[in-house]
Amino acid sequence: MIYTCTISPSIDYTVYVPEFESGKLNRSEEVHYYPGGKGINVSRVLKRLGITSQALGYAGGFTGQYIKDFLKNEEIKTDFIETSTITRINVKVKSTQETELNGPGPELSTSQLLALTDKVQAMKKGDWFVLCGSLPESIAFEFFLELATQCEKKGVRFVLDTSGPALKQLLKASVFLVKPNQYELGELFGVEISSVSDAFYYARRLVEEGTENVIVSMGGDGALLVTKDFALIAKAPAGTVVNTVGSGDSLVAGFIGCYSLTEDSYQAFRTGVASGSATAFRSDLCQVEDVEKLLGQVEIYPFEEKEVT
Ligand SMILES: Nc1ncnc2c1ncn2[C@@H]1O[C@H](COP(=O)(O)OP(=O)(O)O)[C@@H](O)[C@H]1O
Ligand SMILES: O=P(O)(O)OC[C@H]1O[C@](O)(COP(=O)(O)O)[C@@H](O)[C@@H]1O
Repeated sequence: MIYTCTISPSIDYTVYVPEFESGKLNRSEEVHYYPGGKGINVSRVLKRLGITSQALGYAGGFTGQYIKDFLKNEEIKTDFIETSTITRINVKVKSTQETELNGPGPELSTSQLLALTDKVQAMKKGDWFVLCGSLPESIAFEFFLELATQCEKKGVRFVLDTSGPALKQLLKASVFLVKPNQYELGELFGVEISSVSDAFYYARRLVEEGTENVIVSMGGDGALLVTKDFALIAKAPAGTVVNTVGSGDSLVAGFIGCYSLTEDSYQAFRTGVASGSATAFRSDLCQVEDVEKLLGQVEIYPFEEKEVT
């Protein structure tokens, strides 16, 4: 079973405004209330690709209930731990530019944290634990490190897609896949990543430190996969961008979904990039037919170290 885990879910209040002006009254003709948060998006895309998962994490209040009902409607299994505070609402303004306003994650008690530990302890060899999204700084990173250690002991694959200080600490664990975007990778090393060669250099450092698969996503420029044996670069297919929120999560879902069926990194990478782009070309997350259409358009080739970018 693939278990996704979203510590800080959200409702993504997505507003389309033709010409957004800050400091002014803007009226929108189109709004959506998508369930969001990185693990939840991974579970939604996996479902669309025909792969079962269970969404874990924390949810509370009317917004938490909305997310649970939405996922139930999409026939996605959930097992959220209840919080006493309401789950955040993140605002996504789609205009000539994309502007995001993400709220803080929940404050969690020791018993709420232990409830998650119990769920990880019940996982079995061959399962996946996909920890995604921001991790509140009020929770010591050792807690998450311990979850990762439990995964390693049990033979559960640990996938990580987070940012900030927790990312650095959690990479000390045994990680099957990490997917920073180029900014997150730069933040990790205190540098600016301005070329594919830079991305390769720092991704390879993560591999040398023990991470099995590092995917650096680069928006419309595609993505880079680095493992100890090879490095691949994928160009993203061209299309009309509608909403890139969830593209990174779709890449993760496509990769792990395909890998869980085939154990083939090359195909998994192709499916991941196609899924990411298919999401960028839609208001909500990608559908399987979008992904299938784009698969053949993802150009993948080996990354040469001497490559000039
Ligand atoms: N403008 C775009 N055009 C085509 N594909 C895109 C675009 N933006 C994102 N994607 C696809 O989604 C993937 C993840 O996007 P990215 O923005 O890097 O992730 P994140 O949302 O985590 O920042 C990219 O590798 C690419 O395949
Ligand atoms: O937990 P964070 O870092 O605040 O991110 C949460 C946001 O990221 C998303 O999961 C989208 O992530 P990506 O665009 O990176 O795929 C939104 O649904 C959500 O609002």
